[in-house]
Amino acid sequence: METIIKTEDLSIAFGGHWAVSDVSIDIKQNIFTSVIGPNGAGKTTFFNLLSGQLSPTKGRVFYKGEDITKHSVIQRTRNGIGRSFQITNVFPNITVLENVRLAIQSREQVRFDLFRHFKSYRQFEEEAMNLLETVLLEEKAEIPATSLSHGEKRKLEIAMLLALNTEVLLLDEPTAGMSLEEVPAILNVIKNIKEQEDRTVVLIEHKMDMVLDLSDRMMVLFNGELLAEGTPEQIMANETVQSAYIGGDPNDSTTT
Ligand SMILES: Nc1ncnc2c1ncn2[C@@H]1O[C@H](COP(=O)(O)OP(=O)(O)OP(=O)(O)O)[C@@H](O)[C@H]1O
Repeated sequence: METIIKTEDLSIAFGGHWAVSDVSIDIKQNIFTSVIGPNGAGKTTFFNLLSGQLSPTKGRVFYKGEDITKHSVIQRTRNGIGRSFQITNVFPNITVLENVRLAIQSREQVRFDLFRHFKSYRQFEEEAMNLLETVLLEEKAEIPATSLSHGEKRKLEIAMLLALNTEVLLLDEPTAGMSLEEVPAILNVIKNIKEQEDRTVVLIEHKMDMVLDLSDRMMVLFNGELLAEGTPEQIMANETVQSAYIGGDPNDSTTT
């Protein structure tokens, strides 16, 4: 199994507080990896360090063996690390389809392939429609994004991430703020992505039943440190992990 992302002593301090501290991990290609940990454990900050939104105070990030620690977000996206858009990146007054089409066009602009064939507007639209099918949103293609429910907006976010066509997909709590009825649909969407070849998904998620259903590997952050890493079975059996979930049992899907 090839390592796709590797971190070495990855750390960042805000003021005197180490939000991520000496995290060294190998994330393997095509292996679905989840990042769990209580609120404030450093999960989103860890993602920001992988995607380039933040620069580490110390430590390094490698992508396919190359040191990308100093690379910008755009360089990392071009190389193959995509980070889910937040709902705030969705243009509310244009249609769902147009939002995805714009994400595809932005991908084409960041590519520096001199010999690429120029794609027509129609091809972009077809690709956008296919992505909306993948996220089970094709019936909403023609409505303004603002009319979507919260759960549907999260699906649109995923379609816009898929539009970047990166090998690595960093999904930060795709079910956050969703009603319970909306969760199975997003779980199906993520399962469909998992089945695609050459896609490595790294997921931050609090819903433990979903994490256990999807993950091949899990990493647990606690107070910014990597507390444990392993298969779901190993993580669930790990007593240190269980006691880190204050007052809780990580088997309980309501535990955060
Ligand atoms: N830009 C920032 N400036 C200062 N402190 C920050 C900043 N970003 C994160 N932090 C702090 O770093 C710590 C880790 O935050 P982070 O959002 O990464 O945790 P998390 O595990 O993603 O939490 P949650 O599950 O609640 O989303 C927290 O103490 C947070 O307050």
